[in-house]
Amino acid sequence: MSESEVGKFNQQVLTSIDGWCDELIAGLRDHGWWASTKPVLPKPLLRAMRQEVEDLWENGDFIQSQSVLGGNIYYDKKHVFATEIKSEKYTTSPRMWHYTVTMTRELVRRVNAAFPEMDLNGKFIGNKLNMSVGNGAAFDAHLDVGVAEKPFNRKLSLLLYLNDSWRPALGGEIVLLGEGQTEAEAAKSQPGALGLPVTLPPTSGTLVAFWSDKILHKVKASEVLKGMKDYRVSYVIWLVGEDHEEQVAPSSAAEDASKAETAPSWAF
Ligand SMILES: O=C(O)CCC(=O)C(=O)O
Ligand SMILES: [Fe+2]
Repeated sequence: MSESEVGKFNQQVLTSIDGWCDELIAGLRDHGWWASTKPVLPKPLLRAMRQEVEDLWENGDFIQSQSVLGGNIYYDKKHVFATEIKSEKYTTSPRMWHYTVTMTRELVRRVNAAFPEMDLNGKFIGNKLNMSVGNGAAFDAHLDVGVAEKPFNRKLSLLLYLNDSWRPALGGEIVLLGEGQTEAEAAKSQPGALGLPVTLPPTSGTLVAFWSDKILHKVKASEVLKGMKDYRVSYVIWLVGEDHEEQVAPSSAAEDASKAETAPSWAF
């Protein structure tokens, strides 16, 4: 990307944020979550970002994604692969990088202004790019905090979907279930008061935001019918609290996973 392309890209991201950020903040305040009802970025930009993700895939940048049971048993998340957007990937995915940096900088500023008690960190974040390759790939219900490889100080999860070809036959909807550690607990938490449960299709440009430590969520099984363009792509940025360095205590078992997910200093 040339310097002027970068400038234009960042300006488009900032203009977009300006269009929906007040709604996002109101959603977080009232319910603890928000989802856009239309794409949060212009279509050509989303298509270019999708292409970058497919290029990363073809480069072999993704690795098998894992889940954790009860804090210490790791198991493969079947048919789900993940990678992190960091500086080494800049040549292949400059737009993913600039989206990450611009989005983080702007949202940390705006969310901190609206919720000073969140005390979001402007220097560190976490991110993960998920690629599901069909065959019923799913994410079990979870919070984005609470076990070794998921730092306790993740505060806000920002999920962006890049699926141009999505249609109902592909599945893979995200379901925000309620508050609690388990589905049973979430069901008891009077989710109705939060407008939950809600099922959201992963269409391109949909942004889903929620408090990382409060909202239990899962992803329904997804399929691939026509090759790579049907692969399900979600990109999550986690904004974290100021106390990042003290709280991330990588235990030996989780060390690699924590490296894969936490706080690159590259963002700024
Ligand atoms: O892909 C999604 O819709 C959700 C992904 C997710 O929950 C995660 O990566 O923690
Ligand atoms: Fe999650």
